[in-house]
This record gives sequence, C-alpha cells and structure tokens, in this order.
Amino acid sequence: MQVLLTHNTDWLGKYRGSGPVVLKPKTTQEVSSILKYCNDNSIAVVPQGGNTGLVGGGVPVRDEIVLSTSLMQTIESFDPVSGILTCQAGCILESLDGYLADRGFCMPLDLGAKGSCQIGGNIATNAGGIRFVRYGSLHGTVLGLEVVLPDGTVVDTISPCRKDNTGYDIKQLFIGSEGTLGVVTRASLLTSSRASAVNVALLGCESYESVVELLAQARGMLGEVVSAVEFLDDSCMDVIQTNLPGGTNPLSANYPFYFLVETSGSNNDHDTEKLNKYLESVIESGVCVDGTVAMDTTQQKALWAIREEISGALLGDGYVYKYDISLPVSKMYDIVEDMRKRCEGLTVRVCGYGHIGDGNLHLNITSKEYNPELLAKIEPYVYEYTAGENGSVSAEHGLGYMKSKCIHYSKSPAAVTLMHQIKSLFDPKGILNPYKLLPPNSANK
Ligand SMILES: O=C(O)CC[C@@H](O)C(=O)O
Ligand SMILES: [Zn+2]
Repeated sequence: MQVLLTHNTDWLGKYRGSGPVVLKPKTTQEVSSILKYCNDNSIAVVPQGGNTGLVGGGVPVRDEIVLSTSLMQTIESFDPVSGILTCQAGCILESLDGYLADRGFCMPLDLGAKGSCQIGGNIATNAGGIRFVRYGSLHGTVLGLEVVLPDGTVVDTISPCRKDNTGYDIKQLFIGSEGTLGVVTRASLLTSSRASAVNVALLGCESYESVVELLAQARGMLGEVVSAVEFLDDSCMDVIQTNLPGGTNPLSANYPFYFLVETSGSNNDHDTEKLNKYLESVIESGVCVDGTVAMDTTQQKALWAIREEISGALLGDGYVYKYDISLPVSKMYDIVEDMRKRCEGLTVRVCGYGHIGDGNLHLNITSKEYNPELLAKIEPYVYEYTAGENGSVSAEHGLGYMKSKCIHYSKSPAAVTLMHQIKSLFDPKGILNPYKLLPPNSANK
C-alpha cells in the first residue's frame, strides 16, 4: 500500500490521486503493450518518472493507473567523438552525469532534483535548471526520441547524428508535452565536454538593481565562461538558516540580495583572471558589497547547496504556494514586493529566487497551513500580472494539474485550439495524463 501511496502523491504532498495500479515496464515493447491494452479498454494512464515535479503533472488525479519508467535505466551508447548519449527514459539525471564525468563529458541539464529525477521526465516537462543559461533548452540538446503513442505505436526518431532536417521535427512536440501525447521510452542527447576549470562565487548586494547590474557585467566581463547565474533574496537566505539543519550564510553579514555566479572553462588561469577582474570591478563600483569565492569543490558544493536547497527548506514553514514565472529581468522582482504588501499578515514569508540569467523567477509564498483566503489574494492576481507583462505563467516547471486552466494567460486562443487538435490527433480517446496541461476541451466540441 505504501508503494501505491508514494506513486499517487507528488513530492510536495499537495496532489494525491487514487490510482489502483503501478506498472513498471522494463522495455519499450512492454510500454507499448500496456498502452495498447489501456487504449483498447479506455483506461487512463499517468506516465511517471522520478516524481519530482512541482505542478502535480506526474501523479493521478483520480484512478488513472501509473506507468513508472523507473526500471528503464539502461545507458545504451555513448560516442565520445560526437558527445551523443543514448539511454532509456528511466535513467536518473545524476547517474547519467556521473557516467559522463568518467568520460570527460557532462549532461546539458542540471537541477536540484538530479538525484532522483529521470531523463524521460525531464524531457517530458522540458525541465530548465541551472545550466539553461549555458546550454539552452532540451529542445536544442535532445537529438532524438523514442516515444510510444497511446495506441501502442512506437515512434522512433533516435539518431546517431546531430543534424537532421528531414520533414517536421516530430520529437519537439513531445518535449514539454508532460506525458499527454506519448510516453518517452528512449532518448539521444547532445552532451558537452566537462569543464576542467570551475569557479563559484556568492556575492552580497544591497538592491535588486545591483543584482541586475551584476548580471549585465557578468555577461560582459565573463562572457563565454559563464555557466550559471542565479539569485536569491534575504528571505531565502533566512529560510536556509532557519529551516535547514546546519544551514549558514558564508558571507560576513546578511544582505538584501545574493548573486551566485559560476564559470566553467578549460583553462583555470584564464577563467580565474577573468573572474578576479569582474570581482574587482563590481566591488570597486559598489555593486557588490561582500562576497566569497569557493576554494575547492567542497566549498563550491556548499555554495550551490544554499541555492538548490531553498525549495526543500521552504517546506519547513508549513504550506508553500509556488509560482514559476518568466518576466523581463529588470522588473522581475517587483511582483515579490507587490505580493508582500498584498498578502501582509497572512504569510510566514514571501520570497523570490531563481534563474536570473534566464529571466525566470521562483516566487514562493509560505503560510503555516493551507489558507484559502491567502490563495485568493495570490491567484489569479499573479497570473494576470504575469500576462500583463507578456511573461510566462510557467517558465520551466510545466502546467501539470496545478495550472492546466492557466494556459490562456500565456498562449493565444488560436494556439490553445491547435494544441487541443494535436492532443486529439495523438490521443483520440484521451487516456494519457488526463486533466493535465490543457483545460477541458469545450472550444472544439
Ligand atoms: O521550488 C521551486 O519553486 C523551484 C524549484 C527549482 O526549479 C529551483 O530552481 O530550485
Ligand atoms: Zn528552477
């Protein structure tokens, strides 16, 4: 029973279905047989990877069966000349990166949940993460996919080649489709040479304007060696210090904002010189008021942990309302300040952090327990605000169940209609991951 409960409940403990069965196929053929049977018998199916999603996309809403890819963990091939890796969907992201590290390469994707998320789930949600700023989205680094359609048909676009301009690029439709069009069973990805020189610095600053300036100067002065740029506010540092056992601020004092910059390259002297010049410049101009540079990989991991563990540490406050939005970088923090005023007296904290290099804000609001009055203050306001800035209501986490009715804030009616048509074409009986990504299809009926 515990196994069923685990597969029916999302990582946040916010969404819980009552799927009566969890199936764990090992091969594409088994996935195909399962889907064909379910399609023939109109049984709804939720594809599930590592179940680390944040929008309730990977767990049943009602009694859908769970199709877990967790036993599909074979790394099939790696070409050290082209850097192309081919593997099954259930491979854990961190294991793939470890496999590549032994061969001098790295995954083009890295995120806090790397220890349990699976590459098939990453692809299905088009996960972003901290290396997006360097390697771009999975739409560029996934070279081929093998996908099983709801009727059991296997569509194989796996290729050992980087370039392929033959016809419609079908695989793109499955990247970010959140398991609503087909089940990803295998993938080939373009990996990158692993950097031999990595530097990580955490800087403190007095204002959000300074954070934006630190980003602009990092782009200008560090250029091609920048591999990650992240930010967090004082409330995030506080949650690390308060809720995380042993969580400390490595700087000499607390500041309103923190900026984390990582460089990765192949020549340590070159990168260090660039980083030092950058640090001198931002300290001299007063944009940065304090900072620390990690001296070894242990210290680098400790600096990264501050950023990566915010999400988990926030759970210690009680209930978390999560928003993952794209906004113009210079105005990105306004909504955090706005929400603080709007929700005054109802929250434990309102904090902002995220992938500043990608214009992606994680606005997280916490309260001791779930409070509908607070939720009504946040939604739909936060979505309307984002739409008003032409932003995206889901920058990297997907729409899942949480935002399945919110797509119109970021996509036009014509685009949504087309999406419904694509869904009907691939999944005419609607058995795959129902209630997710798209709102009910009334417009086309
Ligand atoms: O929990 C969140 O809101 C963000 C999680 C993740 O995307 C991150 O960047 O840490
Ligand atoms: Zn993120």
